[in-house]
Amino acid sequence: MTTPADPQGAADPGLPPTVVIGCGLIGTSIALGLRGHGIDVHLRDADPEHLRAAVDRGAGSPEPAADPALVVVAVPPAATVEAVVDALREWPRAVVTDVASIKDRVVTGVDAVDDSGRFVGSHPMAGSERSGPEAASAQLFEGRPWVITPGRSAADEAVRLVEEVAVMLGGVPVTMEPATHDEAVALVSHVPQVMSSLTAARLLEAPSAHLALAGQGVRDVTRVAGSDPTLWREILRGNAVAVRSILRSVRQDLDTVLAALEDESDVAELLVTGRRGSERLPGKHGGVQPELAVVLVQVSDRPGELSRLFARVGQIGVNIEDLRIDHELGRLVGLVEISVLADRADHLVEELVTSGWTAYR
Ligand SMILES: NC(=O)c1ccc[n+]([C@@H]2O[C@H](COP(=O)([O-])OP(=O)(O)OC[C@H]3O[C@@H](n4cnc5c(N)ncnc54)[C@H](O)[C@@H]3O)[C@@H](O)[C@H]2O)c1
Ligand SMILES: O=C(O)C(=O)C[C@]1(C(=O)O)C=C[C@@H](O)C=C1
Repeated sequence: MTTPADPQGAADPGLPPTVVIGCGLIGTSIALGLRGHGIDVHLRDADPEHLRAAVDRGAGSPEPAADPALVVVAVPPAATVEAVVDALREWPRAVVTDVASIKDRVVTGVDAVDDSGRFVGSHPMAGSERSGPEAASAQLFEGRPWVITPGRSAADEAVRLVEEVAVMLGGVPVTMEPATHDEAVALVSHVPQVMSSLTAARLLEAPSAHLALAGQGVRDVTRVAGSDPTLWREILRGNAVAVRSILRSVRQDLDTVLAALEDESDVAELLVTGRRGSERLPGKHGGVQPELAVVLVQVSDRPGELSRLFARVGQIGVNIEDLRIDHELGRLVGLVEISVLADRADHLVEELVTSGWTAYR
C-alpha cells in the first residue's frame, strides 16, 4: 500500500480500496488521511447522519466495497469485537484492523473466534475531547505513536500493511502486547481522564463569580473532561483492572495530602514528586523535553492579527513549540501564549517589542 502522496485526494484506480466502519472522530480522520493519499475509501456507519457528514467532508464514498484490501473498524470499544468479526467474514481477503482504546479484550475476543491471520489490533494515540465526523482531521495522527497489537495468529504481511497505513497517516508504529498496552494507557490516558472528570465535577455547583476567575490551569486540567461519557464508560470498564490499581495509589496520595493539610505538615514532597513525574513525559517528536519559556503577546481581536504575529515570529527565526490563546475579560484583545525554547525567549520579546507588539514574559 506504499503510495505517493496525493494532496488532491483523487482516487487512483490502481490503489487497493479500504473500508472504514465508524465515521466518527477517528474513523473520519483516518478516511480523510487515506483519501489524501489517493486511496479509494468506502464508508459505513450505523448512524446515517454521521455517514452523510463524513461523505460531505470528502472522507469517502457511501457505496459498498466489493473486495477491499483493508478494513478499519473505528466504532466504540464495546462494539469492536463484533464489528471486526463481521468484517473478517464479509470480506474474506481483507486485512482488518481496529482502533479501540483498549486492546486486551478486543484482541482476545477476536482471537477466540478467528484464526485467519488477517486481524491486527491497533490504537492510534491521538484524539480529542470532541467526537463525531465534524471533529475529524487528516492531520490528527501526525507524529503520534500508533500502537500495533497483532493478535495470536496475525500474519506478517497483515501487520506490515497496518504499519504502512499508520506511517502513511503520519503516525509512529509501536508494537506491544495487548495487556502491556492496556497497562500503559491506564497510566497515560485512562487515569488522567478520570482525574480530569473528578476535578471538573467540582465546578458544577460552584458560584459563577468563582468560575469567572478560571485561568489556564483549570482549563488544562479539565479539557478532556469534555469527552464523550459513553465512550469513556466503555474504555474504563474495558480496562478496569489496570485503572483500579493506579487509582488505589492516587487514593493513598490523596490521603497523604489530606492528612498533611490537617496537621499542617509539609505537602512539598508530593508536589516535588509530581513535578519530577511531569518532567519524564517525552517532549515533541518523542525526544527529551527541552526547557521551554512562555512569551505573552497581546493581539487585537480582528482578522489577520494572528497570521501577522506568526509571520513576524517566523522572520525573527524562533520556532513556536506550543501555543495557546486566551481572551482578556471584557477587552477586545486576546493574549497569545507562545512557548519557545527558553534560551530564545528574551530575544523574541525584544524583537517583537521593537516591531510594535506588546510582548512580555
Ligand atoms: N476519541 C479519541 O480520542 C480516541 C482516540 C483513539 C482511539 N479511539 C477509539 O476509536 C474508536 C472510535 O472513537 P471516536 O472517538 O471516533 O468515537 P465517535 O463517537 O466519534 O465515532 C464512533 C462512530 O461509530 C459509529 N458506530 C457505533 N457503533 C457502530 C456499529 N456497530 N457499526 C457501525 N458504526 C457504528 C457511531 O455512529 C459513530 O459515528 C473507539 O473505539 C475509541 O476507543 C478514540
Ligand atoms: O488528547 C486528547 O484529547 C485525548 O484524549 C486523546 C487520547 C489520550 O488520552 O491521549 C484519548 C483516548 C485515546 O484512546 C487516545 C488518545
